[in-house]
Amino acid sequence: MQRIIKSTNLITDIEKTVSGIKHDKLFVLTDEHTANLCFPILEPFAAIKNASRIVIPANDTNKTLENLAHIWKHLTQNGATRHSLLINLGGGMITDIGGFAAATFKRGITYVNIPTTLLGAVDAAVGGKTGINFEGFKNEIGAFYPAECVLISSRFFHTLGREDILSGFSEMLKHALISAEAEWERLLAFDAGNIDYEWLTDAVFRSVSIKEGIVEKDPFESHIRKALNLGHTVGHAFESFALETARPVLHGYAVAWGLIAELYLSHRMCGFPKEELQKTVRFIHRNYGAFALDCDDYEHLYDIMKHDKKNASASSVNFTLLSGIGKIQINQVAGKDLIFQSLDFYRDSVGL
Ligand SMILES: O=C(O)C(=O)C[C@@H](O)[C@H](O)[C@H](O)COP(=O)(O)O
Repeated sequence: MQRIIKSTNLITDIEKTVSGIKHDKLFVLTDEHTANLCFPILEPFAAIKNASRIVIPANDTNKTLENLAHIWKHLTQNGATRHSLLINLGGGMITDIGGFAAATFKRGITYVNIPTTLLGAVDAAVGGKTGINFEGFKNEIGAFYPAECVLISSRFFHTLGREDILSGFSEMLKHALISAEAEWERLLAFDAGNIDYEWLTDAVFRSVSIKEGIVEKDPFESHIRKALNLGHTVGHAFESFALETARPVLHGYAVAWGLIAELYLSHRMCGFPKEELQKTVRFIHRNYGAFALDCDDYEHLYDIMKHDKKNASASSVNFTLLSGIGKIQINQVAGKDLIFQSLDFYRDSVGL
């Protein structure tokens, strides 16, 4: 099981973590943004300052085979061995691609995740899912390969803009929806225009504990871990479609919009209460706006959903749904008509 450190003193915790892992050479992977914004925060620690640095372009559009090859090349050309240590310093894109580079380089080297975005901290950096996008599909190639340690510090949250905060927040909302009504109520009170960072940090640590608890029960997603994919069948379809049409959206925004459609399916197929559906939809619409699509796009979105990793066959689409908050229903197959109705509901809800 990976070690999660809820860090209160970043430099001391990094020093302890790095010196506690035996390694011959240290590498730090960042993207162009974190290289400028976050790397300087860690520079007081000499080992990090002197580490071999790998920088790749920012954003999920760069979670590609080309950038993966760039990381492998850097490791090879700079004397990495099986005993080298890789630190992934960045958001979900960096921890996903860096984790996969670590999983595959010389059949596996040790790595540590230091998430610098809210989405990375509450979700992507935790749980050992690593990978890259391929042929337009999200995380199509990857491996379960947990970090030795995930060091979560709220220090980085202050470097984030409103959109990045909201992107991570939708995964927190998802964690609340699959766990407990009280947590969901608390999160609906969040005001992205006036962030109380202390409140946010507490909520982040509760959220990480929800994810940890699920991953511990089912690290390879054979059953209950599918709960963590709530909102993602439709969300990933929106995200892939957005990439294809050259109008990329943040992952957490796609998940928020995906939640609208999938809570509608939850209502229709599993009896998820209408009032909770409406409250969640209002919160999402107020904070996340809309991703534009029309009914001519439904067939194509459906085709993308047919590639979802949870599907049991190539011709049906498998969802994780809820019969109530905290009442998870995995392996729910929805028919095409109902999926299209959920997309109608999404469009109505966000005013399209
Ligand atoms: O950790 C998990 O399990 C999740 O499904 C969490 C998701 O929020 C995350 O976006 C994950 O990377 C999606 O994985 P995928 O298997 O649907 O590609």
